[in-house]
Amino acid sequence: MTQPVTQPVGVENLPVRRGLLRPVLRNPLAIGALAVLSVIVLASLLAPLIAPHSPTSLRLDQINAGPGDGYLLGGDGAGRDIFSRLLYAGRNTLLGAAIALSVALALGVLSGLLSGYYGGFLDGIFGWGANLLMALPTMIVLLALFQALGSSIYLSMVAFGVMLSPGFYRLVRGQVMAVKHELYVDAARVSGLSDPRIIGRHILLVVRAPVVIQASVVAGIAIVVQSGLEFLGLGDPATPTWGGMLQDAFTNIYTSPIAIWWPGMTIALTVASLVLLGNAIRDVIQRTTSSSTRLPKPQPVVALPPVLDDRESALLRIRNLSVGYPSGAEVVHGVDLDVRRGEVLGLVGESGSGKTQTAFSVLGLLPPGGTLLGSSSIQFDGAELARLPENERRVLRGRRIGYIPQEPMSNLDPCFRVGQQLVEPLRAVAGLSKRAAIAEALSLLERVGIPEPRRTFAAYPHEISGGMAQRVLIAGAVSGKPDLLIADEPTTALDVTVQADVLELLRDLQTEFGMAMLLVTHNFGVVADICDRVAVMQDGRIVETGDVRPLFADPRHPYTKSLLESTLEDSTPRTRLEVNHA
Ligand SMILES: Nc1ncnc2c1ncn2[C@@H]1O[C@H](COP(=O)(O)OP(=O)(O)OP(=O)(O)O)[C@@H](O)[C@H]1O
Repeated sequence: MTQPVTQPVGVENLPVRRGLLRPVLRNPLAIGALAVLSVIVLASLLAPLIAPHSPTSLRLDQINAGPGDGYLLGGDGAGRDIFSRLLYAGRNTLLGAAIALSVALALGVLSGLLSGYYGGFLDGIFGWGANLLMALPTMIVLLALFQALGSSIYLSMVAFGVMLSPGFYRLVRGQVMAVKHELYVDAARVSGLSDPRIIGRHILLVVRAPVVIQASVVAGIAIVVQSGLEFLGLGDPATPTWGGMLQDAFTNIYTSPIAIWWPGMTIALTVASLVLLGNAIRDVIQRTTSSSTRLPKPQPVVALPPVLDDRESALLRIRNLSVGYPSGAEVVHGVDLDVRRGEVLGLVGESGSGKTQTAFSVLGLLPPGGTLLGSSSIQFDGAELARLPENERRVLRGRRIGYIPQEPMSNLDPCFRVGQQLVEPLRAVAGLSKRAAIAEALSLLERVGIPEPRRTFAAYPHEISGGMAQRVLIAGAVSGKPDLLIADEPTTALDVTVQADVLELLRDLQTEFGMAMLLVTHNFGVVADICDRVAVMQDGRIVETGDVRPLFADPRHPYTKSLLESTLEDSTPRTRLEVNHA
């Protein structure tokens, strides 16, 4: 039963976003790595201020001199101050690594996102490019490019970044493929979010942990490869770099063995710190959540074409709906269905009879390959949905058509707090301010019977029960005050003890908001509970339609009779009937 709300709901101090810095700074390994990296980066950036000597000034008495004898860390083979050169070299080496990393990230992550999310032609092109780059021997290509492009190590680092990008591409593409069919991504689509927003919000969040860890490793590799090239003598001899210093020290290793330690240790420390920091950040972001809460532009209300004659009676008018797949399978055959304003229509039938395919056709969310065949027509408030451009259809979803899925847990993104998942569509679709959206989300949670809205708002999906999760999704579905609510087996995944409560809530909301509802179910008990009319579906066809009471009292079609009997007898197993489209 719904528990009364005992305290007023406020919007203050709700953790809509949580920073990463604080948790990272609690990790001792991260603190150590960050400290070392900060010292190296800062010292390199401030080289002109803190270096005691010019990196190019020579002193003959300091050639291969030991530490402390004039120069802090000694002199190199040309009599230059090793300490000052280390500082100046850091700027050049770190810049080279940053260039390679930025190029690899920009190319790899972007192409991986597009390829994984959209698939098809884009996937083919990007996949081909990645395979080609990976087939090339990196060092040989870099050496050849060095010859062609001249002595600028930065140009080589741009090329190295391109060569590294397939690593990010494959990583990101794989992650996107794994999550793009998650129900919470479908739920985000249904709530009216655009593709860029879904990618930026739900998909990017999933890929960022592996990208961060890979980025730290790649930055280390870039430093090592760059230093290796310079150690081989490639690079501008006039520009101090850690690799160039390594080469100079190696040449004089028998005269001044200690000189090789300074650039060697600096490179090793930098690379190790990068990798350790990446690991620590990855651990933290897997446990935390943060969000970009840039205020989206309110989307325009869809201007629907003139209404039809029967507008008063039918809000949703499906005619001759057929759904097919590339394999040749036709899973829905010529369905006709009307959902009138303010009524609850139950779409009932056995598993596999085509109920979900019908509902998803209305939502425009058929699985990949699913298409409407022939003269299929779906009119919503007079507008032909099948011909509506995707952007207009997206606005329609979430605003005028709400959707409640079957499995509440899978439809909530595990990375985000419950409140954020309600606030986001309210801001994106309804254009509310952050504060107004939070207040509205809390009031919705209260309305759907969540006992402690503020606590649930701040909870992650795994911290709430299935029944609560379904209430949260119901709150999200009605947040746009839709004209039509499509509920696909909304109680199937729930404990029997909460099923009745959820049905009661749906009926209450439906009456309160005056919504029409298309309720997909295989259970005549649910139909009896809250539906006004019912359409019975078998093997992709509607075999019988009517008002609930007369149809229950006098079912005409043998399939309807069988379904009813099995519901009433409950324990008697159903025998599958031959299709009879009478
Ligand atoms: N992606 C797909 N490709 C090909 N056929 C599919 C696809 N998705 C569903 N189908 C087929 O469409 C038919 C109808 O499926 P649908 O999910 O609409 O049934 P349903 O009545 O909603 O059943 P359930 O209650 O089990 O969800 C089934 O035979 C199913 O195998």
